[in-house]
Amino acid sequence: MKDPNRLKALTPGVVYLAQKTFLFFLTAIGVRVVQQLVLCRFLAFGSFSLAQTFNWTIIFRVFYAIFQVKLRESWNEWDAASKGARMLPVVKGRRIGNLDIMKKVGDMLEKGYPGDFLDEVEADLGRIFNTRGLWEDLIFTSSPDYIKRILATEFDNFVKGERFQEPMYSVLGVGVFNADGEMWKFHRRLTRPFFTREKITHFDLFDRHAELAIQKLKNRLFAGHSVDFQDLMGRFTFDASTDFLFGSCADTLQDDLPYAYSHLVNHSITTTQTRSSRFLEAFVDAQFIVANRGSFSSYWPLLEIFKDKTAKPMQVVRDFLDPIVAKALSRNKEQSLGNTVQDSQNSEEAKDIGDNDTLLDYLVKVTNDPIVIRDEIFNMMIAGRDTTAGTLTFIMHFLCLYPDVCSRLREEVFHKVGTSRKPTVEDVREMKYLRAVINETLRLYPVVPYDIRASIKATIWPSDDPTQPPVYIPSKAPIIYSVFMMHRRKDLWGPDAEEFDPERWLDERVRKYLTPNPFIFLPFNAGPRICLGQQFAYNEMSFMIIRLLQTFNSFTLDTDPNVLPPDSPDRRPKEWEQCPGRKGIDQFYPKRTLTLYAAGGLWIKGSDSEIFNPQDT
Ligand code: HEM
Repeated sequence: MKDPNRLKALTPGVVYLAQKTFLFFLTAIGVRVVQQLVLCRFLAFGSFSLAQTFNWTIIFRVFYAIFQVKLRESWNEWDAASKGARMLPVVKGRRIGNLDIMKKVGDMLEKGYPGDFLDEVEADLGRIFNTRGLWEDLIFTSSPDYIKRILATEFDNFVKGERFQEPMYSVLGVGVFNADGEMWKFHRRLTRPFFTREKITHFDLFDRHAELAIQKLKNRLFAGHSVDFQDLMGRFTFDASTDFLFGSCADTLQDDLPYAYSHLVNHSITTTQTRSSRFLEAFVDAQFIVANRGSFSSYWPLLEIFKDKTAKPMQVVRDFLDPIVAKALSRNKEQSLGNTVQDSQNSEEAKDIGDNDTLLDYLVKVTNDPIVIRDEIFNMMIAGRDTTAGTLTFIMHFLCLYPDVCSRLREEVFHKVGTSRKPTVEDVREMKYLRAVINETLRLYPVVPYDIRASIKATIWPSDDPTQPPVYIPSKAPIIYSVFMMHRRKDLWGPDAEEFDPERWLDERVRKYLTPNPFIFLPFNAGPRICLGQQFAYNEMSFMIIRLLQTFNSFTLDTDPNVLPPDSPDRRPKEWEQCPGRKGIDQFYPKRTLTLYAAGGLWIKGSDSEIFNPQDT
């Protein structure tokens, strides 16, 4: 097992440069041998200086790189032609190596609205194209037919691949999100039993944390302050998922909630950091750093020559998680009374899962490798927190923007559950409008807006345009697929695709668009790697929304830009107000780390009239 700490002293940039220097050195030896033995001795050239060897090595490496690119291109063209397929259209940039295209995509990912620029390319080149930044393949698609192939019908030919795994390694390690092949199967087998119906319907667990979250929200709003709803939901989902997965809650809801910037300035308030809030900050920072690395193709290590940017936040993460793992391991050791704990990836089938076992209890029975355990639980924390907190935030945004939807949803809550009773799994199952609101939010703002896979072998796919020959997908080619863009396509969802309309999940549009082509809606992915926490997430989000609507009449966004500092990069660009579609309508700034979130938070304000009093009905 590889230990992420193994090269702790070396930064990614130093490792990268060392590898390149080694290759250069090997080439230089080859060049010198040719110069001295072949050219000097047998062909009677004069002797060569070391400077000449150096220069010829550079020339050789440049030509070798060009040769490799050209050879691969020619091979792919020949292979495509022999299969009756055509090469994918390539985006034509203005700079060498499509550097301008790389920059545009990087800018969009960093500060643009999701899909900006790519939708222009799509209009020009079709639903699948190659961006070929720095002569490397990078394919892009928003077509449900191709996404279905990647995730389901040709699953065995697509892996996460190096382009995803390398930049992610220092954070995700060997956990489920970053694993392929046998290691992925190992994680999946291990985790799946914790998402059975019995395990995910423990609504008491949601209740404990939801009650505290709503109490905090009420107190702040009553005191006349705005609340960052995204931050609150991040704490709720974090505490609930750590409780569910490890049996011990991170207690982030116990800490003080943040205040809006304007309030902090006017009242000179400083907030103190607790251990859990430090952990949460590091947890978010680490994800932000690795997501950024992805924008620089395979050259990202060059930006981290002097330091591994993830080292500091990951140290905080380790300091937090290692004692939890160590405690669980020693508890298991005591319980097994001297029985040797097997350290085999295949032994988990043999271990029984106790009724009250958490994932952590089970993991320590199966392996005593603290790194595998830490990676697994950290991956599950990422999976369990930001996805659900982000979606709850976007739902709240829509409830504020569309009071009619909010009232109708509240009617359903009162009708099915009542004004104060705790909801049950059966209630949630019967609440069709609630499910429609959640799905409509996941359609417009899927929290994993882009995802990536890489082909193993070359393959050919039918063309989107039936008059054209099939398209050729080269081997080892990374493919980004965007469900965000697919979910908004008018040809797939109808002319009103950009509108927020939960009714579309209940009227004839379901039969018209979704039933014949279920792959047009993929917020949780599909195929063997489909999200394991899907039902858990629906239950958790439904529980929270019901409890909120039992407590509040309605919700109001605080759109005052001064909730954030004037120079904050998280302020939503003012010029977006003039843009067509959702970009102009919506009131938050969608950005993404590993998942989509509202940059700067989603601030809501309240008044006494918004707090619901059951006697009113
Ligand atoms: C609204 C909530 C959620 C959404 C939209 C969502 C979406 C997704 C997506 C798109 C993937 C595929 C990622 C990939 O393969 O690249 C995924 C994977 C996964 N999700 Fe979720 N997720 C949500 C909540 C959760 C929760 C609450 C948990 C667990 C507590 C969870 C556990 C997982 C796991 C373990 C995987 C990895 C599956 C694998 O690679 O085999 N998810 N999720």
